[in-house]
Amino acid sequence: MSILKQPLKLALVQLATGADKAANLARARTKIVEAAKAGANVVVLPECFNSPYGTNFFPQYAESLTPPTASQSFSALSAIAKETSTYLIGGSIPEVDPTTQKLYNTSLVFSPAGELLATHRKIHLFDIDIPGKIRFKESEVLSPGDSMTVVDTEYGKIGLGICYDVRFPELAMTAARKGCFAMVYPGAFNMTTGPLHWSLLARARAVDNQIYIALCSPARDMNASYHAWGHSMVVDPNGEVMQELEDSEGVILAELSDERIQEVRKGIPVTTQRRFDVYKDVAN
Ligand SMILES: NC(=O)CC(=O)C(=O)O
Repeated sequence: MSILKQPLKLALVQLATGADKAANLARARTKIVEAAKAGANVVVLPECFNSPYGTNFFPQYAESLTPPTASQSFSALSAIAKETSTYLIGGSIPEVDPTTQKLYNTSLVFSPAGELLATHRKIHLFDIDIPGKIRFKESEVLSPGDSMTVVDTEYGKIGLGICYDVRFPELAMTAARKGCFAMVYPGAFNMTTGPLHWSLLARARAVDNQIYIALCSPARDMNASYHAWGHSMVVDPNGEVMQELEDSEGVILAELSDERIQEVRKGIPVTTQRRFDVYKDVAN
């Protein structure tokens, strides 16, 4: 059964980000225009693309997405999607709920007409402690989202997660079962977990579900407090890396097709060989 209605060009923007939000937004626009000129239909930005990544920065950079407060990033992303006629998966930004004052790590998705299609709040917060390497506790300041996000487009359905969400196979598995042809994760792994797990997780989620996987990171900045791994990549439904960047700023494009999904699913038909009679709890 076809799940990608027509071939599409997916672009990932591995953005060089800094402390100046307006400058980050302007730089994102330049790169999205570049991707659109190269034929991109769907463009993805990185996690926390318009602020430094760190718990101390989230409150300072957080924006309300609730009208009538006009969010600078919301308006900018909507305008860029419209200007470039692309689906824009706007990485993520720190969000504040003006009623509860709770903070979230939130991704906004816009249509080529500039309309908001989806809002995804990072579900699994990045709380890790690897002695001598890295301690990061998003939950010290952020609250988790509590719903999964599937975006309906003219091409088909795209599942959305943010960074640490990729470590939880249930999310991609559920999205694939809902008919998504791809999972897209704006993310910012680091110099400890990046080399270990970034590519492994992208390829695993692809092979598990026989769908496309895209991970989009900020460029690495060794002067920042958090050193992003970079290596934005698109992986095909067979787990093969189609495009990958190193650590510097750049844009990659990959052409996705339903033929490739069907070819992989026909060759190794795990999508029809599942034994839910044996693992009933997963089916539920
Ligand atoms: N930054 C994240 O949310 C996740 C990450 O860096 C990791 O899982 O490793």
